[in-house]
Amino acid sequence: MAIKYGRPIELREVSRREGAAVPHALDLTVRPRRNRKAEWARRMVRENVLTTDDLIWPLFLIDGHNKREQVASMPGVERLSVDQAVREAERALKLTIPCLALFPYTEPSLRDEEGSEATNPNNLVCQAVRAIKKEFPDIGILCDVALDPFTSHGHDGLISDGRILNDETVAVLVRQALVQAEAGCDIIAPSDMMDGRVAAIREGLDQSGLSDVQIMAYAAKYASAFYGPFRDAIGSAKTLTGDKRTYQMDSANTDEALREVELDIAEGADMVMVKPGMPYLDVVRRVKDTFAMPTFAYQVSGEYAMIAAAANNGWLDGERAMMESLLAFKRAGADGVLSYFAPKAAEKLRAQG
Ligand SMILES: NCc1[nH]cc(CCC(=O)O)c1CC(=O)O
Ligand SMILES: [Mg+2]
Repeated sequence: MAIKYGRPIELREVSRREGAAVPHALDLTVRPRRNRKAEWARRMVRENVLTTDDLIWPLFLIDGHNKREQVASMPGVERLSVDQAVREAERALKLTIPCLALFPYTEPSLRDEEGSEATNPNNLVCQAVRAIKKEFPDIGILCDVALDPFTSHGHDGLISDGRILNDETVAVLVRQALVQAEAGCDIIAPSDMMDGRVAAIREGLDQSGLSDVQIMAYAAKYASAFYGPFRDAIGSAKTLTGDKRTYQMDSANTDEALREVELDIAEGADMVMVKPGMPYLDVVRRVKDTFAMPTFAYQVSGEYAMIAAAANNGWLDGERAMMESLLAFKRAGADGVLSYFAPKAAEKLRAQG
């Protein structure tokens, strides 16, 4: 018997009632709205859920003490001095957010052509990792690996004659990863899109006795306009010369994303990421279906700014848009999301019980 919409097709005709009770009633066997008739019924058939376990909270760091600075293009997001970042780590623990991601605003005087501050074992990121881990060893810490917060030109790698050098950059990234891991960072997240960096970092970590440190590769990272507010936050917006299209991916491509992800997995990535998030949910789905790896998405600064700005203008319900946007990542197959909404979303989830 052919089954369609949960009822044998042969029986659908038979079941029609004579003289419907309601005038103009449609003779429908299947009414999808029945499963939506009440909140308890909707809860029963709900396919995806967002929990606080799905959230990674990115924090911006700034030098100083007891300092919090609003990021102009990201309403509600601040740059934090290390002591304040420690306070936020405590908040994250209470909200059962499993992991923080750290990004430094580097003083312009510390930026140079080579991004040397990246490999300073006492740079702002390393200070913050040590301070947070000392007080709250049970929260996960992810550190970005790329040179852009530290270079005077704002690029993720070393430059020669206007070209971003791949292999030379990878050597520096390994040293950057090592100072972060030695400071106590749990997850190294290379965001630079140089070829071969995952393998090099894995080897560097293993040779230094840091084989427990995980790698979350920004595997499919696109050259995107949605990073604008982030570059404002870390202070590279004004200095960035040109664009990042010779290393970050072309937004027209998805097969290429699969090849990038496959390489990073082969090179030793424990987890992979797609970035940006909402405009690339198709990529998240393909990556998850193809590789069945822990797959993360980054709801980037521009995505956050759009929702926050519209909400501040009263153009949409900010809380609902936030929750809906985060759930979209779960629906697309992501295991978690890096989001500036993390603390707000976690507060809301916990209030719901
Ligand atoms: N390589 C650094 C890096 N790591 C995360 C982001 C963007 C995150 C965001 O926009 O929220 C960027 C910016 C860039 O590649 O230019
Ligand atoms: Mg790659």
